[in-house]
Amino acid sequence: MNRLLISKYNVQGPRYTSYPTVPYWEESLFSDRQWQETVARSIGESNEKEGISLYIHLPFCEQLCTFCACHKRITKQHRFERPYIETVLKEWQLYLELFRENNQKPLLKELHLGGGTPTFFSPDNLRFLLEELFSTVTISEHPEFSFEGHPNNTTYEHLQTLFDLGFTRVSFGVQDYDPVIQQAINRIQPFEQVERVTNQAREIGYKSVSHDLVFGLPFHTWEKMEQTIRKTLALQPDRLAFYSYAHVPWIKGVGQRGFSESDLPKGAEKRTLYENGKLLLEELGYFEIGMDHFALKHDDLYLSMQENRLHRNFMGYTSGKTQLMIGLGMSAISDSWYAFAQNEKSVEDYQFRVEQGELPVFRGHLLTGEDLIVRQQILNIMCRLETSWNREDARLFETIRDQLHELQQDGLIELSEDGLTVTENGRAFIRNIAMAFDKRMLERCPETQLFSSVV
Ligand SMILES: C=Cc1c2[nH]c(c1C)Cc1[nH]c(c(CCC(=O)O)c1C)Cc1[nH]c(c(C)c1CCC(=O)O)Cc1[nH]c(c(C)c1C=C)C2
Ligand SMILES: C[C@H]1O[C@@H](n2cnc3c(N)ncnc32)[C@H](O)[C@@H]1O
Ligand code: MET
Ligand code: SF4
Repeated sequence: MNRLLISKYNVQGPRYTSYPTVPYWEESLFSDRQWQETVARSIGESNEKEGISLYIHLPFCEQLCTFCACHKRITKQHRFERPYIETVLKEWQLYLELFRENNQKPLLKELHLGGGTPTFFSPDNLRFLLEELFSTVTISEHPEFSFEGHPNNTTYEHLQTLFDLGFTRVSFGVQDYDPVIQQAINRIQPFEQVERVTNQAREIGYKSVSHDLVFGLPFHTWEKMEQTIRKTLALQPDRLAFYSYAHVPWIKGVGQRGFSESDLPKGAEKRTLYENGKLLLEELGYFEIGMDHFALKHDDLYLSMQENRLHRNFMGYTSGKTQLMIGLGMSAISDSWYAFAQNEKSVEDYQFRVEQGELPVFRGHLLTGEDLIVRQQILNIMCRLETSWNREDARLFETIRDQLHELQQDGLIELSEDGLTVTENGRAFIRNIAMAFDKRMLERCPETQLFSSVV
């Protein structure tokens, strides 16, 4: 790839798991009451028709991986499990009231357990949480239940318990197999562990096993990356996440440390890891899905891309869209389509608020009419690699015509009167293409670092 293009487009940029992105939420225009109103509205409009998605954040990890940008709490104390689960169930009761007020029972379509490390919790405690939850909902005819497992502490019993409760998809954090990298990110994780959990999940009957890989970690070279990809391919995961390492040490609580900036591959060097990696994956039968993801042909993520059903939310890509996504637990983000809300980011603040009988939301954003239009454009770009707008909305995008022309001249998109298609070369710059539509960022350029670098 052209080095000039790489340096031109290697600016900081959001990953667009939401629009507006979190730093552009207008908190002053947001209140808990409005949040509940938009949830009630979405319940009425969509629960019976398409069901809802639930995300449950299980934040504990026994050890800090020093590359990790997730919201987590490091502890070896397993006595925190039960009180945390009880708080999550209390929080759920607060949302259940909104369903009851609207004479509805939640129809559960998607459920994802994320973290942190869901498999930090014992199988018994996970079963308790889920059985309590399931006693309050109707489970959809075609549910999609998934969870994130840490290969080092996912047991056969975890896999069997969750499978019996309806989980059919699991993703394991692999990151990288190289011992020097594992040392630098404080995450020693032998191949044999990943092999064990992958085979056990298959044996039990999981229909999709996914591995998370990250490129651009400290000391990463193509040699190391290739080894990791080849080991991964030996296990044939149905899906793969292939994330660009996001270096965001300024985010509080992230704890990225243990290596220095100069240990990180950057610019063209980092891009090569992605490009070579992509070639190797494609050679061996994987298809790139939107941004960051690859899947084998039989996997539902591939099928939903083919059938234009792909959707993107805070968890990344999903194969089904629900209008309402409720996030439970510390730092979880919810999306009522008309608004976003995020929960308190520390376990203590989260628990305190719920104990007070309040939704533990600490910030959020109500989408304006313009936000909703831009959001749809960005979703189209991220999920379908093309978008178009109607005559009425065209006004909104007149001001970005010059930027779109430039993207076209650089060979990243094909532009028409009322839309665009991302080219093969453009795929690697999809965040830059989405940024052209980001009205809020265009109006107020970030003065400090808010996002990770695009490359
Ligand atoms: C699995 C854990 C999570 C991933 N994303 C989120 C969680 C809980 C949600 C999230 N993470 C960040 C934010 C920004 C706002 C904030 O609370 O500070 C949110 C909503 C921080 C963050 N995480 C990543 C980055 C790059 C940032 C900063 C914002 C940005 O640059 O966009 C990296 C990252 N987090 C997750 C993945 C898969 C990932 C990188 C590929 C998962
Ligand atoms: C949930 C998944 O998110 C990925 N993940 C966590 N932190 C980062 C980061 N800083 N950059 C890129 N990917 C990250 C890991 O691959 C993890 O398994
Ligand atoms: N904590 C698990 C792991 O690292 C799941 C992915 S990271 C949120 O393997
Ligand atoms: S990568 Fe997973 S296990 Fe490691 S700190 Fe992050 S959430 Fe915890």
